Amino acid sequence: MGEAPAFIVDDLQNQIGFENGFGSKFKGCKTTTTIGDKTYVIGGNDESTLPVEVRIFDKATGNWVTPIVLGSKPNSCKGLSAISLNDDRILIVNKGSAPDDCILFLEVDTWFVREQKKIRGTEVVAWSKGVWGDAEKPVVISGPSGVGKGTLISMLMKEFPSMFGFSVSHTTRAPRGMEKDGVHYHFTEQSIMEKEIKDGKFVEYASVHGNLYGTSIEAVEVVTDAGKRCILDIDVQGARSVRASSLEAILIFICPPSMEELETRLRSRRTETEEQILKRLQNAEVEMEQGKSSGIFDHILYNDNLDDCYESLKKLLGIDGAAAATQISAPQGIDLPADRSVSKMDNKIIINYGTPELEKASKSLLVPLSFFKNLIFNIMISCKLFERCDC
Ligand SMILES: Nc1nc2c(ncn2[C@@H]2O[C@H](COP(=O)(O)OP(=O)(O)O)[C@@H](O)[C@H]2O)c(=O)[nH]1
Ligand SMILES: Nc1ncnc2c1ncn2[C@@H]1O[C@H](COP(=O)(O)OP(=O)(O)O)[C@@H](O)[C@H]1O
Repeated sequence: MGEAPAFIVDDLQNQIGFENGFGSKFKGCKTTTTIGDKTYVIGGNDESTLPVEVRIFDKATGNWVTPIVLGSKPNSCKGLSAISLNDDRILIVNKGSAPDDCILFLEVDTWFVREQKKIRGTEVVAWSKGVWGDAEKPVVISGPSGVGKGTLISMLMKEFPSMFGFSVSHTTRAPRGMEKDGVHYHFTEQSIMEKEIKDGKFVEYASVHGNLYGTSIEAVEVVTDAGKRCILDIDVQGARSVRASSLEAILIFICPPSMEELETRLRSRRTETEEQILKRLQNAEVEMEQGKSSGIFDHILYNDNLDDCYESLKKLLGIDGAAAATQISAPQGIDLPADRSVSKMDNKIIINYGTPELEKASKSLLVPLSFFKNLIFNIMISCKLFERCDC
């Protein structure tokens, strides 16, 4: 697996140009990566503001497919270099872009993408940025019903689909209209869940608003096995259990601007009966008190304006632009030069780059492949992890 030979690239590019009319869009930069029967053609236009596009050639059917593309698409590029990692995602180096924008991932067959393919019934791929810095700790989001936890988590998952994985809890409450079993929750029955709690299947569990909720060991493992950072949407009791556990999590409590606004949001969601709304509002008072004063939480965020709150959340997690830039310029960091490409040799990922001083001579950063396996989407540019070599 890896980059397709040059003649296949040319052939595919000709086909794209002639058969699909994408040729002009792919003028600036293009790269192909073959995984199994599928060849992923990724390309863009250098000076334009058009986003980088993805097309898939399926050898099994002989057809071109235009996938649904999730995540933030990178904009124009001066050149792309790509390599398959673990056969489920493609590591892409975007030449000429800023250091905090140059390392990208295109998920093609990860758990998240496979789920999305099932839900949407079509080919799906997902973009995600490589993160510079220490971003491994699981994230616990708590707060009263209707405050916007789910909304904020969805935004995070949409912008960084490959970086975060949602811990799908078990619950005995009935599914809401749009909720899917196995995606939003594992919907189960009281007797079954009680037995599974006894069997030690859960990391934590609690009775909330009259139903049982719990995080299974498996739910967390699915996320960490995929090399992602786990997000848990759990109540204050669950947060307390996590705080007491060995799980080194960041715990964030989300507050509404007022109880009136909380009620408005809860009602406008139209997912609960009047009785359930009243119970949730009553419980919200207690949750707010515990959330603000218990010392369980590392951070409290006010969700007044949604975009502002989301930006604050990203800042806390070290994934806003400013925080990423700060980490890149940290003393131990290595600045990736502008002209770079990526290739794979044995168990190393090689990021090649030209240096102005040596004109055409190139240098490389050698990155152990295991580094990407263990820390996918959490690229720590650190002298300890990178060997420099003159090749
Ligand atoms: N302790 C614990 N709480 C959970 C879990 N999953 C969800 N919850 C919490 O249960 C509460 C009710 O969740 P839900 O029924 O989805 O309603 P919502 O809060 O209105 O979105 C929320 O406070 C969730 O954070 C879990 O696995 N463990
Ligand atoms: N900052 C905000 N301003 C206005 N409405 C919001 C805001 N955040 C979320 N909402 C809305 O409030 C409702 C409840 O949000 P939701 O994410 O379901 O809450 P939770 O998961 O905490 O129960 C949803 O209809 C959502 O669109």
